[in-house]
Amino acid sequence: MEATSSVLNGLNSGVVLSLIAVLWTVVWQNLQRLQLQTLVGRHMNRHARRLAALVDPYLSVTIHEYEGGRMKRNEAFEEVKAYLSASCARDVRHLRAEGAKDADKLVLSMVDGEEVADAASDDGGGVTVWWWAASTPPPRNDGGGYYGWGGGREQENRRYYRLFFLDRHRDLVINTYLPRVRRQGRAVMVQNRQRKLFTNISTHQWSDVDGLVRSAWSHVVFEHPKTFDTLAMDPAKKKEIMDDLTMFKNGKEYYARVGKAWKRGYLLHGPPGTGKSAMIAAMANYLDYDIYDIELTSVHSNTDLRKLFIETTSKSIIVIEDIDCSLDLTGARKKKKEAADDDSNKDGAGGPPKPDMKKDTSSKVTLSGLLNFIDGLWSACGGERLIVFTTNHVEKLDPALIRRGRMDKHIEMSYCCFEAFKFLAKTYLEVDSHHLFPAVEELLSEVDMTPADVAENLTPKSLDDNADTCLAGLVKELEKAKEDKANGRNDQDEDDDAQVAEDK
Ligand SMILES: Nc1ncnc2c1ncn2[C@@H]1O[C@H](COP(=O)(O)OP(=O)(O)OP(=O)(O)O)[C@@H](O)[C@H]1O
Ligand SMILES: [Mg+2]
Repeated sequence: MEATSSVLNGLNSGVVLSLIAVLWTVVWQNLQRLQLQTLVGRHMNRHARRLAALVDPYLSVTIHEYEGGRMKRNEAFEEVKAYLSASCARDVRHLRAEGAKDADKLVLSMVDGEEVADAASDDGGGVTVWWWAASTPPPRNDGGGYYGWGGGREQENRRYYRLFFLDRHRDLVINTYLPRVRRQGRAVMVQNRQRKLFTNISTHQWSDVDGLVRSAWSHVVFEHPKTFDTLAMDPAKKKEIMDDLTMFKNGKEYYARVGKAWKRGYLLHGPPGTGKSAMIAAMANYLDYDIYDIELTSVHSNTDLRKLFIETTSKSIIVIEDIDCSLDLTGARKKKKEAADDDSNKDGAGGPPKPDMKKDTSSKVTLSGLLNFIDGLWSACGGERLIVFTTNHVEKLDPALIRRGRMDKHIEMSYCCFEAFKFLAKTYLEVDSHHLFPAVEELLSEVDMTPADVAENLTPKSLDDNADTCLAGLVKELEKAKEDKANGRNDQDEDDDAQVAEDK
């Protein structure tokens, strides 16, 4: 008898608790719908949730801004931030703002301590979840290892979002809601995305591991107007490059299938002013990628270089301009073997720093460090990256650096041909034909002039300038170059004759 009554009592208390839970959830969700966003309202929300958790426990998912310590930005964090921007603008009282693609707009997110509710089910009703923004202070001893890699950000708090939901909505939240948040967040990011041009700067800060100086990325909004439509070059070559880029951009499955990291190397070589930098800008605009422009002489070690690489995001072009001037990479491998006994390379990643490095002798990046950067194990992190080197002297580079697989596509940017001239005339002067064209064609076949020089001659300098004056100016300039070339050859011949006479 006693046993029966205690079972009944147990049942009763179970029913009562369930009733309280249901009632509480209904009240709580209605409070949310009313969006009591006053201070009192928000405190009440928190207490109410704590009470409700007694009978129907809340679960949480935390999404940190960085994963792997400070090494890599967590894309999920950015996606959540983007996804929540609309609800934040509507419901949150204290916001942070960042610039957006549209110059008049701002992307809004919550400051720490703010909270926003969201409907987890597709139909918008029934299931509510709550996002809370917070951050933790950095660990006190944060000098070494990967944590030391943040370029000043070590001192900043580490941000995270925490999602709260009821235990019984676990499946819905984890399998349906969170994937939807990421998907929609990515779509918002594409809309708001401002393309960026990054460069590495040296930061001075204490690290108990290896000294004071480190490299970090710093960026501006990338707004270069150059596109393939305004880049003068052989049309067939241009199409080939554009097709190659399209294949790369859409090649995720292909690269996975053949087991290659999703990256591609381009080597742009040619004399100054032939459009190598312009080509990089056109590539970035065509692919809608960010640019990371690495100044190698400001990178202090191979480890630093690897760190910079890891901090790049996917959908980006990593550029090293004038690679032959950045470091002495000419035949460094050969010399490295000769200097194998030299224990000065503490980095352990390859050859010794070259004594004749230009610009900044504090850089300890070696050829082997650079080779690892391009196709070592770390280079596969993240995927969808183009690596572009430019040089005026391709013959000076170590063959290992530019072999296929590292620099997959070699593009020679050459002096202006007649086709390129016609393209520039159309772009700059809006003319398809002119009686001076044949003269220009003949002269261009005799003398070398860069597209940069041709473009400069075709640029009107005053209101009186027009196609006639600009083209006449170009012809004059080409004739002068032809004359100089002839004089130069004569001078050279005279020098040679003098040398021969001297030798005798
Ligand atoms: N093929 C081209 N089509 C259109 N404009 C060009 C072309 N080549 C050069 N220019 C123009 O000439 C200027 C210089 O070009 P750019 O800086 O790209 O040359 P570069 O090859 O990078 O030279 P360097 O080797 O000195 O870095 C730019 O303003 C660019 O727009
Ligand atoms: Mg350049």
